[in-house]
Amino acid sequence: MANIKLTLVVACALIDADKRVLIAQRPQGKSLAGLWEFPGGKLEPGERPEATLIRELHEEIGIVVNEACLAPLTFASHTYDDFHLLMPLYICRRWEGEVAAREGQKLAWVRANKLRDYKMPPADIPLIPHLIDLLM
Ligand SMILES: Nc1nc2c([nH]c(=O)n2[C@@H]2O[C@H](COP(=O)(O)OP(=O)(O)OP(=O)(O)O)[C@@H](O)[C@H]2O)c(=O)[nH]1
Repeated sequence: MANIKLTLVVACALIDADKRVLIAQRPQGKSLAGLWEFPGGKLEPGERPEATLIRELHEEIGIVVNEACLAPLTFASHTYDDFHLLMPLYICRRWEGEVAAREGQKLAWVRANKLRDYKMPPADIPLIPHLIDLLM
């Protein structure tokens, strides 16, 4: 069997007081451009997943998250053409600062039962029912 590269990416569903979830649109020029995804990203060497998420949430949307406010919800496991993505999904309901697009991406606050109206990467589709169960 061919070797497949395993890529670990951490992602977070931020949830606001109205139980809406934050998604961000991948900018042009990146892989999967135009698709809506949960904020997050790849681990840097030696980095813990929670630290990655705290760093990415600050870089991408300018908020400060306390590690105690990150709770695991589920994970995605999906084979793309050139790698296999393993992506833990955390939820977070508390943060400091205002959510703002720091990298020119579009942001949307969406009810869980409307997430299917936004085109998401294939890895994300099985995550949606978990958010619906949690939030609807
Ligand atoms: N942050 C995030 N990444 C996701 C999601 N779903 C999903 O398939 N991914 C994939 O996980 C990887 C995340 O990488 P990244 O955001 O740190 O990296 P990047 O776009 O700079 O790198 P890339 O252009 O090489 O993919 C991408 O391949 C992205 O397509 C998601 O909901 N959130």
